[in-house]
Amino acid sequence: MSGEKQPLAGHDLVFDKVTFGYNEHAVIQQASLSLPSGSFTALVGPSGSGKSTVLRLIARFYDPSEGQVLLSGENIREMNPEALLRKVSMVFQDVYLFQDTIANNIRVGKAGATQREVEQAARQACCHDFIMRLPQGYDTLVGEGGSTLSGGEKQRISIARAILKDAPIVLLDEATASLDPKNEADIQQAIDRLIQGRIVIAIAHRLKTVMSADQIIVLDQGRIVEQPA
Ligand SMILES: Nc1ncnc2c1ncn2[C@@H]1O[C@H](COP(=O)(O)OP(=O)(O)OP(=O)(O)O)[C@@H](O)[C@H]1O
Repeated sequence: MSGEKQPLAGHDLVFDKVTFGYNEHAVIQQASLSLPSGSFTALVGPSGSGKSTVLRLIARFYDPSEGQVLLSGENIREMNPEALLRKVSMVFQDVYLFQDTIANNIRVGKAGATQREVEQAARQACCHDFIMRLPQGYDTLVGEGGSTLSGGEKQRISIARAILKDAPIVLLDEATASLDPKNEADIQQAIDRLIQGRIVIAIAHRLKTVMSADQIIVLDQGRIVEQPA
């Protein structure tokens, strides 16, 4: 596998009767799902139903005890772990910012990205305007001891990283924090741009996100209880 950009079309992600537990208790039970290329799937269900675990299985933080996760027909267990990670972007709630400039924090998505590429990703993720208001713009230090960013701004930085990475699969854990309407609209726009042409699976906390999904998967105690067509 090369590190070159993979064509976005042609990937699909399948859970084939996946069972998994962190211990003897099964957290995901016989789950089968199909996420076609270019589709946006919202994952909903009560707390503890296994939503985060589904995302962790896709990123191979863990492997199923039964069944398999297939990417374009290949069991992800058989794939080179680095090749898999290159294909997956994670946009999580608790974004970690390094003690570095904001530009380098976005560059995490693609090592060696030019300033122009960083700025382009930042614009698409609705970050550019707030970055330009920081004391030293893209050179402002963030993270511990640096400028502090709001939860919504941090999540947009995470989206900018993912846009720069340009991976075909996006795992999204939407922020639960209540955001002001401007922040919320900006995040929505950033997500809309990120998801185009990719396989996106989102733990959706906002009704708007659920409504805009191509499919909604309802989990309850590790079982898929509803998967409308
Ligand atoms: N690292 C872990 N070790 C042991 N058990 C875990 C671990 N992570 C999660 N669990 C358990 O697995 C179950 C599913 O957890 P998971 O985080 O996937 O649910 P969730 O639907 O994402 O929940 P929430 O909406 O609260 O984030 C829960 O019972 C949880 O306690």
